[in-house]
Amino acid sequence: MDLRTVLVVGTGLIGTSAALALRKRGVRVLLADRDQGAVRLARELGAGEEWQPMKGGQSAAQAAERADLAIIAVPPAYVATELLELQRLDAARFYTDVASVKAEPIHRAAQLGCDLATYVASHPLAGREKSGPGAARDDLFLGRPWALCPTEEADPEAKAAVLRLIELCGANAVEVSAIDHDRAVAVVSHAPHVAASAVAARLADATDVALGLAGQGVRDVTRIAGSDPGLWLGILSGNASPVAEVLEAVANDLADAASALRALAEGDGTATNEITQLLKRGVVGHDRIPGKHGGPASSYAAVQVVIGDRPGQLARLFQVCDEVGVNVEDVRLEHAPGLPLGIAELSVEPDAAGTLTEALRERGWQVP
Ligand SMILES: NC(=O)c1ccc[n+]([C@@H]2O[C@H](COP(=O)([O-])OP(=O)(O)OC[C@H]3O[C@@H](n4cnc5c(N)ncnc54)[C@H](O)[C@@H]3O)[C@@H](O)[C@H]2O)c1
Ligand SMILES: O=C(O)C(=O)C[C@]1(C(=O)O)C=C[C@@H](O)C=C1
Repeated sequence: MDLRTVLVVGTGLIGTSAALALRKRGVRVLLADRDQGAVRLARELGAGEEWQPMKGGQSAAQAAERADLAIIAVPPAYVATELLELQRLDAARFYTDVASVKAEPIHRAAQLGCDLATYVASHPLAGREKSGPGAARDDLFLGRPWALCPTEEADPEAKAAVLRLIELCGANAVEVSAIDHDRAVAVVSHAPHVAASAVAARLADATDVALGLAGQGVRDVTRIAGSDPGLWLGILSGNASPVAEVLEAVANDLADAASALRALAEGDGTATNEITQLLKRGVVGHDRIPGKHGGPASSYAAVQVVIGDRPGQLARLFQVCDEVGVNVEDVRLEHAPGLPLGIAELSVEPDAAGTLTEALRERGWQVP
């Protein structure tokens, strides 16, 4: 199915990222948001042109403006009302949304009397802790899972349109029922988010000494806690029971770990067993997370390089990787507080780590 024109309603992080990805593939993109500033910024970023809703008595040429697909990229609670309004305007042939919860918006759409034949709900499992068009990236969805949840009423052509959208954004389609989707994301996204917030909340009144000692561990565990609380309240409320169930299990594990540590502090050496078991279960769970492109979990080797805190250092580092033909799978930076240097950690295939380390040392880089 060909997508020539796509309408994006909600030009925030996800809507604008999808729009940028589609523009890159030559698709015409129309942009709408209740916040005109968000539309303007998305347009200036090259995400498309402003949508002019059709009025009654339109000409044939204007009717041709009807988009092939509309992507509703607004907070979950507004998806169904937006769908109803867009369908009333006959704004597109087919519709999807990208909300992080699926059962409730679909249920609400049915209640409101939306046409479920032209609507296939979806959800890209990619995002950031920042909101708004300014945080958008055209490569946000590359290699990421993108769930689609067609109902029984859905027209196969509507599903084909959403599959094409997912393909154009470089993501991997995963078809799943809305109920299964919501249970799954409670485990892999929503409960982890609350857990990250709980850990980050401990830092609110941590001492300056503690914060000065913050390393990469706490940054990794709390990154998503920086997200918009309003958006996340909507996501969690839309998937409340499945998330509560996972959180209760996490809370039990945490309570058991705390009791075991209390017992250990009081001299009960056997308590180490309980802690070891939890840590080992954690390793098993972590190892089950699939790799970058949805394939089996893979562990990369980490090459750490000392870099000066000045412009152009990373570019020079990547140039060496390029020269020796080593693909960098991931990169993360750690700044040493108060020092004019930091550590860049490059994740590479294990058999490339030696080559890269040698090449870097030969060129004068400090590889500890
Ligand atoms: N943030 C993530 O990591 C992420 C990832 C995947 C999916 N999602 C889902 O994508 C959707 C958008 O999230 P986001 O992160 O892009 O948020 P965002 O805050 O960056 O953007 C949301 C945009 O929707 C607009 N909006 C709100 N109500 C509207 C309405 N009724 N009509 C038109 N525009 C409206 C806002 O003005 C804003 O520009 C949400 O449903 C969210 O659950 C988010
Ligand atoms: O990586 C992030 O910052 C995210 O918030 C992404 C994330 C996730 O949990 O993986 C968060 C919510 C979305 O619905 C989809 C993706």
